[in-house]
Amino acid sequence: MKHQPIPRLEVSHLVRDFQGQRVVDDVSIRVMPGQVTCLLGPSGCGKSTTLRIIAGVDRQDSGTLTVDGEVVSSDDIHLPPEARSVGLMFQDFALFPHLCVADNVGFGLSGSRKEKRARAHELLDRVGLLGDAGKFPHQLSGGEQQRVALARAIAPRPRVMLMDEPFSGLDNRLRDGIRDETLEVLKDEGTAVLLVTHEPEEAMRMADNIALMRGGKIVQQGAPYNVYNSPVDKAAAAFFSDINVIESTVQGALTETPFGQFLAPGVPNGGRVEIVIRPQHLRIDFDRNGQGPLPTPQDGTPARGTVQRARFMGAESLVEFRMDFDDVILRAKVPGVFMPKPGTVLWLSMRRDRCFVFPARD
Ligand SMILES: Nc1ncnc2c1ncn2[C@@H]1O[C@H](COP(=O)(O)OP(=O)(O)OP(=O)(O)O)[C@@H](O)[C@H]1O
Repeated sequence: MKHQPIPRLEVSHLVRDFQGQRVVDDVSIRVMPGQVTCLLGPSGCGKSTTLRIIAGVDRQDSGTLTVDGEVVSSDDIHLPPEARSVGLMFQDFALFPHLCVADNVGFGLSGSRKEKRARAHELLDRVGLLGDAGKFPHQLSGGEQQRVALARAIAPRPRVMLMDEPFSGLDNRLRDGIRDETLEVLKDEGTAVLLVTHEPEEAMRMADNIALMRGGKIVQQGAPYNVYNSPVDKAAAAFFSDINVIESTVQGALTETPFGQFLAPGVPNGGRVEIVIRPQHLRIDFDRNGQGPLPTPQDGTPARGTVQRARFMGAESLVEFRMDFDDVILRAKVPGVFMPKPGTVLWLSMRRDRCFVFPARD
C-alpha cells in the first residue's frame, strides 16, 4: 500500500454553535508541512472562530483536530493551547514594552538564558533585525515590530502557525515585503500555515491552497488558480473580482443568448441560468457599418452595445456598455488606455472558455 503523507494540521468536521446558530459548519481542512492554506471569506463567515478552536482558546461542539497525526482536540481530548505546538500571529500582536527585542523573541522559550538568547538571535538574524536586538519595541517602526512578532511566534518552532489578518495593519508597500519574508521563514521551518483573510488578492498571493468559506461552511477548496478559474457558483466568482451576469432560460439543456448558445447541462426546460463573465474576458470590437466581427468558436457571437462611460484605471481601462438586448449593463476591462466616448457603438464578445453557467438562485 502506498504510504500516505500525514498532514501537519488536520481539521475534521468541525462544528461550533453560538446561541443556537451554527457558526462553523462541518469544516474540514488539511495542511501539509511547509504549506500555506488561506481561509478566505467575508466578514462574519466563521473564519476567526475556526482559528480560535484550532488554537485551543475555544472548543468545538464536535469534530477532531490533529497535529502530525496526534489528536489535540476531539470529543474526549482537549489539549490546552500551549500543548498543541500551535503558534499564533494576529494583527494586533502585542510586544512586551518593557522587554528588549531579544527578550520579546525569547519570552516563550524553554531552556537556559543562553539558549534562549541564541535562538532569539538566530531568528532576529532571519528577519533582518539582529542589529536591533537590544532596542525596545517603541524604538522600532510598525513593520519592524511586526517582524519581531513573527520571530517571537516562530521561535518555539510551532508545527502549525495560525495567522488572523496579520498584515492588515501595515501599509501596502511594507506589507508585500513582510508577507513574502514571513512565508519564506515559515516554509523553511516546515510549518503548516493557516491564514485567515477576507482579501482575495492576499489569499492568491500567499496560499498554496484556498479554502473559501461562507456562512460557516467551506464552499470550495483548491489551488488559487483553480478556485479563481473554476468557481463553484456565482458568489464564489464574485468574491474574487467584479463580474457580469446575463440571465437566460434553458430549453433542451441549451440556453440562447445574444452571445450565442451556451450549454446548461442538468437544468430543466424553462429553468433560469446565469452566465457569468469577468470584465477582462469580454472582447471589444469596432462597429463596421452596423456589423460586428464574425462569430468564432473561441469568442462566440458578438452582441452590440453603446458605451455609457469609460474610466481610466492606470494599467487598464474599464468601459461600461448598455447592450441593445434587454438594456443589460456590461463592463469590459481592457489593458492600457481605451476611452471611447459615451454613445459610441461597439461590439462585445465573450471568451467562451472563461464563461461560467450557473443555475439561477432566487
Ligand atoms: N463568542 C461568541 N458568542 C456569540 N457569537 C459569536 C461569538 N464569536 C463569534 N460569534 C459570531 O459568529 C459569527 C462568525 O464570527 P467570526 O469572528 O468567526 O467571523 P469572521 O469570518 O472571522 O469575521 P471577521 O472577518 O469579521 O473577523 C459572527 O456572526 C459572530 O457574531
